[in-house]
Amino acid sequence: MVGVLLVNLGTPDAPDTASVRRYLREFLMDGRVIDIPYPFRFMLVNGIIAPFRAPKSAKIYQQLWEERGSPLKFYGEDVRDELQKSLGNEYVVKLAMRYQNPNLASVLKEMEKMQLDKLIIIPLFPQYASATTGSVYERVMELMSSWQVMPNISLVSYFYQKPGFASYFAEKAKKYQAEHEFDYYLFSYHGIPERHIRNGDITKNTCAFGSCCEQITEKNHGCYRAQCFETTRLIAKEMGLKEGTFGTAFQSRLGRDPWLQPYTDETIKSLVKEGKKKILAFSPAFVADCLETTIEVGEEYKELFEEAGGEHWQLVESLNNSPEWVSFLKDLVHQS
Ligand SMILES: C=CC1=C(C)c2cc3[nH]c(cc4nc(cc5[nH]c(cc1n2)c(C)c5CCC(=O)O)C(CCC(=O)O)=C4C)c(C)c3C=C
Ligand SMILES: [Fe+2]
Ligand SMILES: [Fe+2]
Repeated sequence: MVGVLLVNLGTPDAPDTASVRRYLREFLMDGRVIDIPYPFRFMLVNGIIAPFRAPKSAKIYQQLWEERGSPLKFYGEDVRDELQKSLGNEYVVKLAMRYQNPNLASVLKEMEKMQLDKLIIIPLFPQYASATTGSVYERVMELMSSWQVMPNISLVSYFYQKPGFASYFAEKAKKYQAEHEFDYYLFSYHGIPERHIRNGDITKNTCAFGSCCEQITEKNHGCYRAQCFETTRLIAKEMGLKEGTFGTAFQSRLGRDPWLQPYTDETIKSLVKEGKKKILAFSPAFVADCLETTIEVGEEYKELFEEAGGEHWQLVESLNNSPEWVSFLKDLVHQS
């Protein structure tokens, strides 16, 4: 039997302050997410971020919540079930979250009892970052370190470059292009502090946070910023976009340290000033719509764009529970 473990970031159990606080505490106490010494992280998260952010974030989660709960979770469950059907009974497909539920420790305990021949672990992040895929690997290795019988293990570090990923977004965009003309295509990715990339660069000569990310090479292929720029180029190529009509930016910064640039909010204001009034936005760092796509890109950036003088803003939906995404994962399993 082959086990397939899909792991996404996680989401609160409910859109109330207590659940959001619990989620933020677990998430932000991860040393790969807020990479400062433990005592400072403990004070920052428990004394400032979680208490002040939880009530505000809970209100936003209430806007996002649907009858089935948080989209990140229910789309994950749909994909798990469809992938299971598609792979058949020689495989067992499970979904876990790095933070909160379905809990990674309980899911791995269940899988240990299955005496698997092979375990394929797919963190659901298209581009590699230490804060996401790196953290999933660290936790999985920690939890599996007590297993007496280790199966063959396969880990998927990133998949933005695999055939089918860029074409999905290009195909989805066609529907909106048929309804409207756009004068710019903006690709917005979740940001990370620049320090995360500097710390991951053991050769100390790859990322300078500038034009070095404009090409993927043997040296920078593990750089999150370079992978995001490459994702944009691959989707733009599929769509046949001309140079100058599309761009990459980074959203959701937290705190005062420099995060990956250009920042999405500043980019939007500059684009409007340059006369770009009809924008089609993409969020290809996420495989399911969530707070960061639906609310931040779909609503908050739309508002910012319109306040600055923009006329038409449209977000392209994520992979969610689409058959194309399930079939992409099936291919990924077969290749792993
Ligand atoms: C130091 C802070 C953060 C880093 C680094 C970070 C990296 C990172 N995150 C995602 C994906 C998601 N993040 C989501 C929410 C979210 N992220 C942070 C902080 C950091 N993320 C916070 C505080 C929150 C909570 C939301 C809030 O309170 O405003 C989500 C959404 C989850 C949902 O329930 O909808 C996702 C997904 C990636 C891919 C990434 C690095 C590449
Ligand atoms: Fe995040
Ligand atoms: Fe770079």
